[in-house]
Amino acid sequence: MVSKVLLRLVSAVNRRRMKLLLGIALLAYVASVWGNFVNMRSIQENGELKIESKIEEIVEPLREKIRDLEKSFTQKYPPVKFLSEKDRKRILITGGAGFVGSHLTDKLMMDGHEVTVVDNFFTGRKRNVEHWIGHENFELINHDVVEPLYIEGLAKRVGARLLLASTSEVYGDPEVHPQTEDYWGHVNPIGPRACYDEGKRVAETMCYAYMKQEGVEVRVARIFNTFGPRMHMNDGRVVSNFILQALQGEPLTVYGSGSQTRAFQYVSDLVNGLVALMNSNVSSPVNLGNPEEHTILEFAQLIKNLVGSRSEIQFLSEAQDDPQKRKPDIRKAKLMLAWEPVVPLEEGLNKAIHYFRKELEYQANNQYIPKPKPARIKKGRTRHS
Ligand SMILES: O=c1ccn([C@@H]2O[C@H](COP(=O)(O)OP(=O)(O)O[C@H]3OC[C@@H](O)[C@H](O)[C@H]3O)[C@@H](O)[C@H]2O)c(=O)[nH]1
Repeated sequence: MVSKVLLRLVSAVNRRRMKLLLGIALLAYVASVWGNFVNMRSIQENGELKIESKIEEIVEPLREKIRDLEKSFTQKYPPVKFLSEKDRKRILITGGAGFVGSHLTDKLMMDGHEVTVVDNFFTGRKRNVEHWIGHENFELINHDVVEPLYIEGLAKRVGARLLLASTSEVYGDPEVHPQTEDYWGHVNPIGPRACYDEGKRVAETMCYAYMKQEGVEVRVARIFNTFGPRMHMNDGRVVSNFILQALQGEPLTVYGSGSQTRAFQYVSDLVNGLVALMNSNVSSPVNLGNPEEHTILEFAQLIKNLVGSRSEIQFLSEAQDDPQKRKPDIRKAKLMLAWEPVVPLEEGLNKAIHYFRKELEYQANNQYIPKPKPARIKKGRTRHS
């Protein structure tokens, strides 16, 4: 009897304990399930965040590409004339991304022609023609013409006219002043300028031989000193050197006494002359230049004043075989092409100065500040007219 009571008491206590234990176990289970749930959520959320940022990494450049594409679709090109099929020409410009070439490209595009620019980008820059990229009349080919170019550019096959951009350098250090087209020149064939000068002279020779032999029509422009926006900053020419030096407060480097003379034409005048020559019947060489002659020292002072610079003028040693006088006789161009330069020197210089100022800002923002080329003795540098 006593044992039965005791047993009941024990089992009652055990049942309560069991219930308690069961309760605790249940709580522990719920807690652990909850913990796992919370843990998994945070892992999941973390994972989702990582995936989202990965997606973002991939998608952002794509979005940027889409924005660029949208921009290019809506890009405004400079105004282009409409030309009928019969008036529209297909024109190939070698060096069309360079200084003179890109201005010629602009003119021909705006006149409504189809222009293919071929450039090896040694001195030319895509920026000079980027405003045409995507235009239906424009094509840009990165190519060096020392390799054959297998497109229809071949003048003989398609009956195209060929223009040679020759230079006043064919007259060398001239003994005739001003220089007329029938003057044969005074070039030192083994001097530091010979590669450029003789190279252009032989280019003329080959053009006329080609004309005689193959019947290809040629036009030869003897281009005198030319300046304007898009000139190469670092090619060591006097205009780019003086403007950069004046803008950067560095001495303007005059080679020799500065009494040597040059006559400078603004690039838009030259381009109009080139187009007039191409449209003319004149197959013999034609001078294209501005006959307003100045000494280099006068020129240094003028640029210094226009920039408003406090730079000094520094005299350095004379360059070997430097032509002492140069000024074009442009009677032939006036008479046969009805062409003459119209842009006044100061107006052109102000435009060039504005361009160089902007370029310096652009370069500074891109962490590259060009220096004018240090004074150099002319040592057969490779240059383009
Ligand atoms: O920093 C300079 C640079 C040049 N000069 C002088 O300025 C004059 C002009 O020199 P540039 O180098 O600008 O031009 P150049 O007249 O020698 O050749 C030019 O001629 C016709 C074109 O075909 C050539 O491409 C062009 O460079 C030279 O007398 C030269 O000695 C300076 O006094 N200081």
